[in-house]
Amino acid sequence: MPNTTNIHTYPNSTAHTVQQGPADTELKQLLITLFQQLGLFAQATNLQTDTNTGDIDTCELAGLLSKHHIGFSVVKFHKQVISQSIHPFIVVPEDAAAFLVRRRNEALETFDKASEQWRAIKLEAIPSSSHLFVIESLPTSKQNIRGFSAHLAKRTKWYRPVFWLSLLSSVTGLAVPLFTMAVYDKVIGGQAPNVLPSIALGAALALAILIASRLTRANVLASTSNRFARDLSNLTFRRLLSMPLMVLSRVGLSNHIARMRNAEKVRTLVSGPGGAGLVDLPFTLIAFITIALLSGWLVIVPIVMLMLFYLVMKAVNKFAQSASPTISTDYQNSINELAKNLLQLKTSGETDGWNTKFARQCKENCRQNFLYAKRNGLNAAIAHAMSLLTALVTVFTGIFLVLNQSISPGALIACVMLIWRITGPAQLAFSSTQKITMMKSAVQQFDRFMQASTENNELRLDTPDTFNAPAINFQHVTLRYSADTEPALSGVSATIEPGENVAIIGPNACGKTSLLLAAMGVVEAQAGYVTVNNKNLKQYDPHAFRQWAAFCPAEPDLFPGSLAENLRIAKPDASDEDLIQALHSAGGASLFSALNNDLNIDLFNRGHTLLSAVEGSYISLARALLKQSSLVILDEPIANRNPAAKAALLNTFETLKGKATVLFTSHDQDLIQQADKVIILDKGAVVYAGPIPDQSQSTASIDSEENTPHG
Ligand SMILES: Nc1ncnc2c1ncn2[C@@H]1O[C@H](COP(=O)(O)OP(=O)(O)OP(=O)(O)O)[C@@H](O)[C@H]1O
Repeated sequence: MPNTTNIHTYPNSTAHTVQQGPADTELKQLLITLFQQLGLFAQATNLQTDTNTGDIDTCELAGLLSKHHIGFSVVKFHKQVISQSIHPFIVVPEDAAAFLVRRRNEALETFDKASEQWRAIKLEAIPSSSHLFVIESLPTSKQNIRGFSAHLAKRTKWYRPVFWLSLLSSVTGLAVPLFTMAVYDKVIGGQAPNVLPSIALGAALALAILIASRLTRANVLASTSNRFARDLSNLTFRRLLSMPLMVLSRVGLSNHIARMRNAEKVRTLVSGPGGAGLVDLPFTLIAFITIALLSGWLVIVPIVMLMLFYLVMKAVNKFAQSASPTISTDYQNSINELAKNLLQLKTSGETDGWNTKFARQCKENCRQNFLYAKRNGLNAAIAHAMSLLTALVTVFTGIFLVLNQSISPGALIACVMLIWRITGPAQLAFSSTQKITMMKSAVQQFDRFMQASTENNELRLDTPDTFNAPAINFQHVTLRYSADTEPALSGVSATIEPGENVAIIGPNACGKTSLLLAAMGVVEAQAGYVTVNNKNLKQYDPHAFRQWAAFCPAEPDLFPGSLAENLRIAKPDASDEDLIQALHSAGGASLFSALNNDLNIDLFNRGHTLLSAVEGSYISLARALLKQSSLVILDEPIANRNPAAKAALLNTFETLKGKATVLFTSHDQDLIQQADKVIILDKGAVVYAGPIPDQSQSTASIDSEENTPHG
């Protein structure tokens, strides 16, 4: 039974639910053919030679298209979609193998695998229950600078029902005014009470339709805005993950969270009363036409009043917006700091400063919010007053027409009631101007963000040889985290042979971690380069490279979830035995027994990890070792270990000798001594690279590390 999986497509593509069929080799071959047909020969060869990508299913197909920066949509079979397709597309039937189709003017062709030729196919041969992977843009296509609107355009299929439902509710909304007019003019004025039941029945029917159409429209709007917001969040999240680490850390986490929230703000605009008001605004034309039909030139009064309404509200909105709260980012940062530095705060005993700072921000936050709410209240009051004024002016003008017998009293009453159908949406729409302004800036931010460079590009497609231990070469690597700081690495050159075990040592802040990060390709050198197996690191597909290389950071990084889930991040298909073995290899045997030998134990309670930093580091290291990679990069793997754990780790290092290229930083003499080679750094430069000189020299370097102040 195939399971149903949500595919979130990227870039510039819609999310759709598609049956996730079993993985198959044919789908991979189909994708290779598609790449060839699209002229993406490098991508096709890359996929063909990529031994990491075996059989793929439809979800992985979507992932691979995204990875290669191919814009696409997954849609249900639709004749119009097929007739408009520019590029070949993949058809995924519910219960048959997928196939490739292309359009040649009015005719369709499918790619025959046996003859490797295109042959004609009828539209009817494509099962109507199929899903289509429609290619929308190629990686070399000009970057879309209006990503937001392009994405919104994909939701057009929802506009039609919203239009018809709004039209229906606007037309049926005329029922009550017209009913009142009929009662006045026909029943009271015409002395014909017998028509009352049929008028009432008609009005009741119209009201029922009005309510049903409004409810349905609210659901459609809420669902569309939710889907749209979800797509934008997914796009933002993927984009964030594909951005270079240095850009990410420079911008700061709270900014990224704000960005994600921003992208989701679209939901608030479309759904809710403000959104409904905006949608209803064009349909007020129906009310205007009805007023014109009932009362002739009286319609000019609401038109003029509405223009006045607009001008007044514009001025009032400007006044209200000038009080928009701005402190919230600082306030949010304070809360983040509280979460991050809780222990420091508790133990310092000096909480007064923090209390004062937080109280000040809180007060300022409240003041700004009060001012904002006050001005918003003024905004609402004036909008209400303008609505009343419009109705009053219409009544007074209409009275003259009634006295002149130009219109009936019933018609005047109906016109006044219709005025509310105009001023209501206008009031809602005007009060949404703040949201519209907020949205405008969210759209601009989103578009700018989607243009920011990522680590992926069509030149980074090579996959590493994962079976053999690699050679690594640092060529004059210079790395600066920001323009106004000293370089963390300056002109570092070093060669590491395949299978070598290399210790990187030196005083604090001399650049050891930076060198490891450069070898992982997560920080990019401003000058010089790193090669792995004589190939520039920048040529490798970053995702494939990091999937292969095993990295363990100095600070443990645990994620909410069980022990097994934390370990399987590195290798999702690892068996329980593999996990236990990795824990033992990392020296975490005693930790595992302290956790009742239970892989499913939850490491977090109410959002806080239950483990100490050292315990966490066993798990981090086990995660890296679980990969059984031929490239192992470890940042201080042995810090603060107990003797048994240290012995286990030393043993693991011994077993890796020759099988994997190992790069590690350490302060531990025993670990350094077992290395084949050391690289000694000082102030970001290599002072020695070669076999371990002698005991006294390496001890001296570690001593100097202890004596050097950090930073
Ligand atoms: N993300 C960053 N942003 C800015 N500067 C950084 C960043 N990471 C490191 N640095 C700076 O780069 C220099 C080298 O740091 P690095 O962490 O590579 O040294 P290290 O030898 O590993 O230090 P330690 O032994 O303390 O772990 C330091 O001056 C440090 O302050």
